[in-house]
Amino acid sequence: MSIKRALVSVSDKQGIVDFCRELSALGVEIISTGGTSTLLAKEGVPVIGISDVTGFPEIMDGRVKTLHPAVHSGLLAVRDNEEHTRQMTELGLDYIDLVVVNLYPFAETIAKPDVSYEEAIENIDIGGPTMLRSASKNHAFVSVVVDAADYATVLEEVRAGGDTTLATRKRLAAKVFRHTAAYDALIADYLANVTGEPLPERYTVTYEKIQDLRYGENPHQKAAFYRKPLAAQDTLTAAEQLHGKELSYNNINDANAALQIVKEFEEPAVVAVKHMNPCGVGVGASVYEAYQKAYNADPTSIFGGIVAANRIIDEDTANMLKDIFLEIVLAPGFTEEALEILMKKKNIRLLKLGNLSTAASRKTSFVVTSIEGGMVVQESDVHSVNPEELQVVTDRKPTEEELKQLLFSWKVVKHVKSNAIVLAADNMTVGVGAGQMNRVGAAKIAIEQAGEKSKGSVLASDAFFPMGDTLEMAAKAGITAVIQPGGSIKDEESIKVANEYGIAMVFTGVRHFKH
Ligand SMILES: NC(=O)c1ncn([C@@H]2O[C@H](COP(=O)(O)O)[C@@H](O)[C@H]2O)c1NC=O
Repeated sequence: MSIKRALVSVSDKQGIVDFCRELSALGVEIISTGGTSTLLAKEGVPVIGISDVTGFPEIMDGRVKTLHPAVHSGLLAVRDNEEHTRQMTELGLDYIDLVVVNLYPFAETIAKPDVSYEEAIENIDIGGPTMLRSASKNHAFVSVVVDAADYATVLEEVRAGGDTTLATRKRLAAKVFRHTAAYDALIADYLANVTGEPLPERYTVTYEKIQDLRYGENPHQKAAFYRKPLAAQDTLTAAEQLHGKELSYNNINDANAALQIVKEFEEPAVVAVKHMNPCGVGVGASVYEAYQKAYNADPTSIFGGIVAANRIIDEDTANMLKDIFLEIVLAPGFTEEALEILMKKKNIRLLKLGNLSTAASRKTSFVVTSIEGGMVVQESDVHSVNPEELQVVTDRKPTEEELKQLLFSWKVVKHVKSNAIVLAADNMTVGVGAGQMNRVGAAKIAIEQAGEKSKGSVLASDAFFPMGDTLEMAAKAGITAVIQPGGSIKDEESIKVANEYGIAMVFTGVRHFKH
């Protein structure tokens, strides 16, 4: 078999002229639709208009042009089926051996900030996917190209043997069904948002590959990094890598965790993360001061960590960063001097990530966690506490400074794995107890880590205290103020202990479990 006739109908016309010119030179007849055929004709590529094949005009602003039996019989006929062949001859129809189609740019259209509903709907391609499906189903005989990246392979094979190989046709057909499924998933998602059904009876999601990863969490696990088609520009998926080795699976998770925390802050902030938990968070008048605090929070754990900043990294900060081994520095940018300093370090990865939105401006999105055999979906935890809604439950109110530290520690504890306790003083974390099976255990770790610094610090707990023992321990460590959701049947027990020791305690009414 050889490719004799191709149907070409593309929205993205990049590379199409050269591809068709080559096909034509190889003796392939080209049929095409409106804009595509105008372009080909203008560039001197011999082309037959689709209307000449269908005997029907392109109508309704292009809504109906290739949706015709003359097209779909040519694509779907089983070449070695006598009955199909007889019907083709009887009806005077011709085979189409190659389909080159890419679709109306639905994703690009809905990404436009001022897009109207009508414009979005008009950009749902019907004729294109229909041809892609017909051709892909009949891949035993028909070649189908949906991605310009495959033009070269097709040309090479046609040049060599008059047709693509069956293996190539199968691969191209499979690619088409991924493409049309992703296209439909995006439409389904758009319409689910329009109709207010964010958690519909079928959850159809689509992701596109950013890169293969060397391995997953461990070297024996295969892995890759994917992004949502319209992911926000301040997510890790949009990060530009300026320097260093390729990101690893664990790097991506850790950098994402660091990014979520640093986005909590309006003021200059730096976050150091290890194994998806913050080991040091600092806020200061400058990125330099913030980094000093994040570093001093836990100079041991930061080694080999991931650092995220919400301000451009300057020379002074770079000079400090260079002194220890860090896997990643992630920031909205780096000064030239800072880059020069850090790029001397072979093993550090530098990631740049535009302007970061802050928690206050962040919208809810949905996050998926897979379980064996399924997944759970929930709204992202974008809740920020309003200081005016804090409920003071103790005899003593927090001082202004205590309140500042309480709000700081609350922003951090939200991102620490449960059970989580964070101790803070002077705009930095001094102790982090993460991922413990009981709350008092988490507090013990945080207090132990803080050592002397726990005296005069404040404590944040991601969920309520089931009894008074954690507060008892906090009081003995010299902690002066506590922030927690409240809501335990034994709240009174904790309040009593707090009052006994003169601790100021506030309730947020909201908890921040994180698993
Ligand atoms: N309606 C049809 O019969 C139809 N046939 C092909 N298309 C699409 O029209 C586009 C190309 O249009 P043109 O060649 O006019 O620039 C392609 O994205 C193709 O997928 C169609 N348009 C949408 O459904």
